[in-house]
Formats: sequence, structure tokens, C-alpha cells
Amino acid sequence: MNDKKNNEKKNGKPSEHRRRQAPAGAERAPAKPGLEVRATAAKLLAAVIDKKISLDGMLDLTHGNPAYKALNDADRGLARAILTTALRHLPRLEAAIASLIDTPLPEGARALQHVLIVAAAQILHLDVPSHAAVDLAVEQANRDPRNRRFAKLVNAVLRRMVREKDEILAATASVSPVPDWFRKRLAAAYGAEEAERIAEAQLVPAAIDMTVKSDPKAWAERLGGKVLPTGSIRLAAFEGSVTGLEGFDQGEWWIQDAAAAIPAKLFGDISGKRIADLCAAPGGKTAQLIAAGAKVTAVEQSSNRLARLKENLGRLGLEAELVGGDLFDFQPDEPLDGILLDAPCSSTGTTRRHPDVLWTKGPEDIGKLAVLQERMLRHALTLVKPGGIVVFSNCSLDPIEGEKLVAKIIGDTKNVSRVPVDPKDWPGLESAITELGEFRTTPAMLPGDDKFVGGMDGFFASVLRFG
Ligand SMILES: C[S@@+](CC[C@H](N)C(=O)[O-])C[C@H]1O[C@@H](n2cnc3c(N)ncnc32)[C@H](O)[C@@H]1O
Repeated sequence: MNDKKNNEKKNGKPSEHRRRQAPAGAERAPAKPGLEVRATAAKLLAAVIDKKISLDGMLDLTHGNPAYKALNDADRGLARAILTTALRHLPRLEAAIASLIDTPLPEGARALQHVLIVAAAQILHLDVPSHAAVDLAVEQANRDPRNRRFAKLVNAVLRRMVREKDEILAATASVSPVPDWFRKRLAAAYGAEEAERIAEAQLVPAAIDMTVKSDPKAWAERLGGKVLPTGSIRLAAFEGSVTGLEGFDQGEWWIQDAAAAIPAKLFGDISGKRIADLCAAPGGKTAQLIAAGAKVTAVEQSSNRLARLKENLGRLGLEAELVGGDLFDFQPDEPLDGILLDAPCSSTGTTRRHPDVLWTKGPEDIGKLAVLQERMLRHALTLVKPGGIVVFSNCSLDPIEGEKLVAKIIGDTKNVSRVPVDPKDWPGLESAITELGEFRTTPAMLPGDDKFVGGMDGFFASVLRFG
């Protein structure tokens, strides 16, 4: 007798496999419309929070989560909105739920907590009928044998949340919207007040910024955008896809956050110079370097991302030498004029766009990434000729991946010095340039107005000269 049958005999229950084969006539009632999308959102939320799985990967239409891929377009949009909203506001949503429950949920009721968070994100922040959010959460609880006994509680808690929405929002506004470990690191680096401003800024979804090949003013007029101090264009909020906008098919512009556009501009005049972009994909900065007239070698380790870079450059009609592989194996024929090292980092500056980052990464990741970046930067410095420039950048807000790392390398490496950025060259961004002449942007910079969302990614960039 095989093991499965043995087990059945022992405990008198059919095996998991046989139990799943429900007898005829015992099928479940068909799922209510809208249930699948909420159930998928709760599942993916659990994967982010409990298993530290990146949201971008799960929402990828080729390799992503099967339940998400199976949704229709509109439901995928709703699932994405629920998930990003839930992750942006997570500590406040948890506080709101806790304030409505007398005794904390048992540890085994994690799945129920995710159902409640998905419903709370809709009730408190999304333009979704509240009664649907409540009913579907109750239905989710009812359909899960572990949570069925809590269905009445879910109903009571969420109905009260609908009734007392304004009071709950006001009462939870003082809760920091970021995890404690991150709030502490921000406060240590920027002071408590600025840390709070940065944490609040990450609640606002990022604007759409683009870099144009030329004539930002004319393109801003055409697209109804405005020119930012970085020379980028910021679009006013609009419905639809950017690929339908004028100039996309002609390759006149590419999407790039205003802060991400800064590092490539720090080389100055690079016309005809040989520059390697060592961490190149998806290629926003490679494109800037080519458009500025440099002869660019783009190095990228990930073959999928290299393919994306190639496709992006193809649309833009820009050419670079593409090298697939590890930057540590990259040796140019002769020393280069410049290197851009936009290193892999904790990405804590991009939480407006990727709110899962703060829940999937932690201090130990930041430490490990800082070690890798240091090795990368030391290697990059060996590839330029005397007088050559290395621009080091990343989208982390943490000084150990930025200011402290550069200070350490300058402190212990011969012939390496900082080339300070002059605030006079960056009108409107003076506050983003540190005393040492490095760029440090945060999501709390570039205030918004009636028409345009404010903020920019958190970025660090430093210009180093060798020799
Ligand atoms: C922050 S992203 C670069 C973004 C890019 N500079 C842009 O502006 O579009 C970092 C990139 O470095 C690549 N990367 C990571 N480790 C690498 C290595 N050892 N050698 C080459 N590329 C690497 C990653 O695959 C990723 O595409």
C-alpha cells in the first residue's frame, strides 16, 4: 500500500488529493464578481509582507503570478491599485484595523489580516464602492475554512470603518507610514523632521517624468507638461498609456524620473568621449549619454534586462556597444574617459513607485548592497585614464550606500578626488546639493502645485576624478 493510502487508513480522513475531488453536486457557489481580484490582491500582499517577494516580479505579465495574469485588464489595474495603496499606507491601515478590534487576531489568522488590509485600502483610500469592499471581504472569509468563524467580525469591523472613515483617517494620520526600521534610519540621516517629510512624500504616487532628446520647452508645450530644473518634463496627471503620446513612436523621449536624469548630466561636455555605463539596463542613462554625443559601451549582467535595453535604444534610434556580463569581467581595450556606475541598491528612494521595497528589504540588505557597491566603485576607478571621471549614483536614501561609501573610498584610495557639483549650475535644485558638492535628492523635494504632483526619487550622485 502506498503512503497516501496508509495515512488515510490511520487518520480515517481522505488524503488532501482525494478531498479536493469534491463529489458531484457539492461544487461551491460561483465566485461573486470582483471576488477573484480581491482574493488575488490579498494573496500577493501576503507574499510581499510574509515572504518578502517583490511586487514587480509578481505583476510581470510574462513571468508573474498566474492568478494575477489570469485577471482581465481592468481587474489587473484594480489589483495593482489595491496593492500599491495597501503597501503605501500599511502601518496606518494596520492601526485602523487594530483600533476596531477588541482582542487582537490570533497569530494563525494572518490570511484574514491580509483580507482586512485589502478591504481597508479600498474603503479608506480608493474610489471603489465601500459596500463591495465589505461584502467581498466577508465572502473571502467565508470561503476560507480557517477564517469562516471570523466572517461576522470582518463584517462588523469593515462596516464600522465605512461609517467612521473620516475619524479613522484623522486618528491614524499620526502613525508613521513607513516601517520602524526605515523611519529610524531616515531620522538618523536627515533629522526627525525631514525624515517625516520624506515618509509622508512616499504616500504620493510619483508623477510621470520624461527625458527628451532635445528642446524640452517645445515638448513640454506639446504634451501639456512643464520643464523641471533637471531639464526633464513632468506630465500633468492623465488617463491612458504613455505609449500613445506624441513622440513615443518617433523615439523623441523616454520615461525617466527627474532625479534619475541627474547623474548622466554630471559629466559635463562628453561629445566624442568614450564612456562606459556599467549597470546600464533598462537604459535611461545610457540613452542620455549617447544623446549627449558620447561613444557609449553599455554593460549589463542580466540578459533579460539587456534585451530590454536593446529594445529601448532601438525605439530611440540610439546606438551603443552592448556588453552582456558581469562588470567585474569588463576590461576596455584602453582606459576610458568616463564611467557611469549606477549601481544596484536598496532602492529606498523609489518607494513612491515601488512601495513594496520597504517591506521586502531591510537593514541587512542595505549593508550587503553597500559592500557590493564599494567593490563595484573601486573596480570602476581602475578603468578610467588619468583625469578620467567616474560618476557614482544610486536610488537609495541611505548614506551607507552614498555619502559614507564615497567618503571611505576617497579616504583610503590614492589619486581619487571629488569634483564638487556647483549649485549655480542647478538653479531650482540648490537644496539637493550637499556641502561637499554631491547630489542628494529626496521624494520631499520639488514641491507640487494644483496641476503637477511634486516630488522626485531619492537619489545620490557623486563625481569622482581619478589621477
Ligand atoms: C539601478 S539598475 C540600473 C539602471 C540604469 N542605469 C538606468 O538608468 O536605466 C542596476 C542594473 O545593474 C545591473 N547589474 C547588477 N549587478 C551587475 C554586475 N555585476 N555587472 C553588470 N550589471 C549588473 C542590474 O541587472 C540592473 O540592470
